[in-house]
Amino acid sequence: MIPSGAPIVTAAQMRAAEQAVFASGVAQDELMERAAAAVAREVARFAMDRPILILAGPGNNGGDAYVAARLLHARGHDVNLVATGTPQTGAAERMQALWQGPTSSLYAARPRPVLVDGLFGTGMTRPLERGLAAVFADLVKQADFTLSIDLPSGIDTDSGADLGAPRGIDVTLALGALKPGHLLDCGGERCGTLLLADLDIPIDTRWRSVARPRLDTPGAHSHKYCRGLVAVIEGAMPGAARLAARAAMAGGAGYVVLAGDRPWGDGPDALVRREVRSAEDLTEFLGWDRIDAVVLGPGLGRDRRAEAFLRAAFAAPKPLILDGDALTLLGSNAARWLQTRPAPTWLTPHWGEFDRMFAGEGSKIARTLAAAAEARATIVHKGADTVIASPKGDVRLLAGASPWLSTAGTGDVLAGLLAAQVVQEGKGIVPASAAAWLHARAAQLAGPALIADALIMHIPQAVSECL
Ligand SMILES: NC(=O)C1=CN([C@@H]2O[C@H](COP(=O)(O)OP(=O)(O)OC[C@H]3O[C@@H](n4cnc5c(N)ncnc54)[C@H](O)[C@@H]3O)[C@@H](O)[C@H]2O)[C@@H](O)CC1
Ligand SMILES: Nc1ncnc2c1ncn2[C@@H]1O[C@H](COP(=O)(O)OP(=O)(O)O)[C@@H](O)[C@H]1O
Ligand SMILES: [K+]
Repeated sequence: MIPSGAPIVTAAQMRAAEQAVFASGVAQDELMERAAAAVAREVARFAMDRPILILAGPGNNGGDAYVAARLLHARGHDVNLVATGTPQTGAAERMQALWQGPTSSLYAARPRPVLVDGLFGTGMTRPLERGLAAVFADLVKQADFTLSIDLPSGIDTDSGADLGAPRGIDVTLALGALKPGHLLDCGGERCGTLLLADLDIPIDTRWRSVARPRLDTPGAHSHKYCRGLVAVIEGAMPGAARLAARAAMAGGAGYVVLAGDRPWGDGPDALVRREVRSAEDLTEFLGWDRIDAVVLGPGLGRDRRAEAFLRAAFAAPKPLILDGDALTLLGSNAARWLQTRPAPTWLTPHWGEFDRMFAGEGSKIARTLAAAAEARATIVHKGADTVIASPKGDVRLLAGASPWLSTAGTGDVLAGLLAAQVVQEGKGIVPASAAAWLHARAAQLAGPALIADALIMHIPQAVSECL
């Protein structure tokens, strides 16, 4: 579980926000007391009367741990503390001095039913030392319940990379804001339930976790065209385009046209077919002013005809959702081409497609943001963690979606859902975030061993939860 629509900041941004609070007259010790009070509250709630072991590292994460130990002890809890080194910050040193209870070294530590991880937080700069990682993992394994302060120790704050974090942490209490490491890469699966403590630190950021969208019920006087017309272009593998078209219908588009070789074919009767055999046909079709958005790429193929279709769709002044083969055809020319588009574009690459289109280094967020700015397109960079970035610098992160989504065709469903949101919700990151939420929720409703077709069946339920 992940706090919905919560602000996300990097380690450096969190430090800057903290400095601004200090500059406004709040002492560092006061902020640490606030953080630790939130930790103690959560630990007490889960611990009940069970013995607690608190691990305190050398930095301010350890400082929070010393204060939490003192607060829990004062409330009558049975607390033991393990110090892994000498405090390296003034605040941590002062808080250590105030802790009067039982303290041991790491290697003398005895497992206890409740474990609090205050080893490292946003200051993690390198992998956990092996011995420490092994003892830590063992203490987590033997505890009934583990809570990590701010981040699981051994997760990189900005990328979520694994720096030796154990499995089995039950709750992570993020302090002040979420960090990318809570959602990306290994972070997404190591945090357990993610909670967020408000420390009254002003946070200024354009990055947020994906939130449940607010969708509109059609008005009393709605008609099919005012609810949005989506055109999906068929190619070599018609099943993929059909999945996208059906997802657009289930996602609330008023009218969906499947354009391809055949004016008939499988699919719901409500799906309108249009014969489009050549790029010229496509250009003519896309000249229809009722069309509000176009989906191109699912099952398109990569032959000359597919390329000609891509050129025709590019030139049409219509919002365009590009997926699958269309992205592969764009390849490393993507940014150059996309800059010339006469209307907004959304791209939905998985990591392989993304890598073929965009070079660059850094975290998944940094790369997706740079690509969105360069290509002037909103990018939904899919995977176990999904990073959505707009050219303006907005980011939405989604983690914790069902791993059963890793099956063929679920990406086609996302492309269709996105088109339905584009025709109803408009521009930029808003429809992309809504589509990602609906997709993940439909997967949750579909349960284990889902197939893409089943995912579509659950979209209306997901939509109904957003009205
Ligand atoms: N930013 C905020 O708003 C607040 C932050 N607080 C706490 O402060 C934490 C950040 O504190 P720090 O910046 O001191 O960082 P940490 O406490 O995360 O750790 C930094 C220390 O650990 C060392 N270190 C890093 N990686 C190591 C490794 N693999 N092995 C051994 N040593 C390693 C560093 O050299 C440094 O001495 C936050 O995570 C949070 O818990 C709270 O006290 C108050 C509010
Ligand atoms: N392990 C996973 N956990 C959560 N979601 C996943 C996982 N693997 C894939 N997904 C999601 O499933 C979809 C797969 O899309 P894609 O790879 O394009 O498949 P296809 O092209 O076969 O439709 C994406 O929305 C992606 O985010
Ligand atoms: K921690």
